[in-house]
Amino acid sequence: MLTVEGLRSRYGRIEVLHGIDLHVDSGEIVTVVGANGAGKTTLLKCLSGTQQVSGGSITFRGEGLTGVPAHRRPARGLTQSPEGRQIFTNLTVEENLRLGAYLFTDDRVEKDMEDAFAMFPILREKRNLAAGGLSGGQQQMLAMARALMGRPSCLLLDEPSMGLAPIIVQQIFDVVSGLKALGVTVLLVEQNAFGALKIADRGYVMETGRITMSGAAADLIADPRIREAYLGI
Ligand SMILES: Nc1ncnc2c1ncn2[C@@H]1O[C@H](COP(=O)(O)OP(=O)(O)OP(=O)(O)O)[C@@H](O)[C@H]1O
Repeated sequence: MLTVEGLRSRYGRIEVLHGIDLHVDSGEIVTVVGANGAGKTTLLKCLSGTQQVSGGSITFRGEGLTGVPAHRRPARGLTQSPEGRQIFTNLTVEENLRLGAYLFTDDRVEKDMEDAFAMFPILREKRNLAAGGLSGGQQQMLAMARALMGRPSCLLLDEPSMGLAPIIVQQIFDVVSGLKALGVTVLLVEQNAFGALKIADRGYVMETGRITMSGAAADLIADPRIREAYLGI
């Protein structure tokens, strides 16, 4: 579904992605794990089109994405739920969700909203409240639900567990895991390597702008190098 080959990106003269190769097949949950500053967010921004690519290629559902502006990528089925959530704090929960569905005017929008509320019941309770009043975990749920309102075939998730209490992190990862049953393919970047690998089919390890390891998530969790460097075991 998504193929990245030799991807390079830079900030000014400093290259931070040095030739990334990865792929995500339809129906998979794939995670890219790595320390703070490894380049995970930059990778996702290249995929969503908000960061310039300086080399290599991105192919999504058989079509090259280079040259497709960021605002046209969701209509192709590729949607990012950004790091730091970036919800509209002055709008209500429901208004945020409706913005996620800006591409659609059909009746399915109401059903999608019901699905979002079923996935995150707390959002139904707070639907008429300003999103800025939600807790961090609730805001993360809203960001994910809003992205899903765009009916992505592939969802790009940037650090959904960041800064959240363990019990909320578990809830978020459970929802991500459940997206598979809904037919949504997921590329999840995370510093929380253990949590991400536990729900992923495959994983990639990123270090200073390069992929240094990849494989089945279960194999990566069992690998002594990963256990020591990322899982603290
Ligand atoms: N806007 C920017 N201008 C210059 N350098 C940047 C910018 N954003 C990121 N960088 C640098 O690019 C490198 C990769 O950063 P990136 O945010 O992609 O890493 P990350 O793995 O997502 O880390 P984090 O977990 O903190 O989001 C880092 O060295 C970072 O300092």
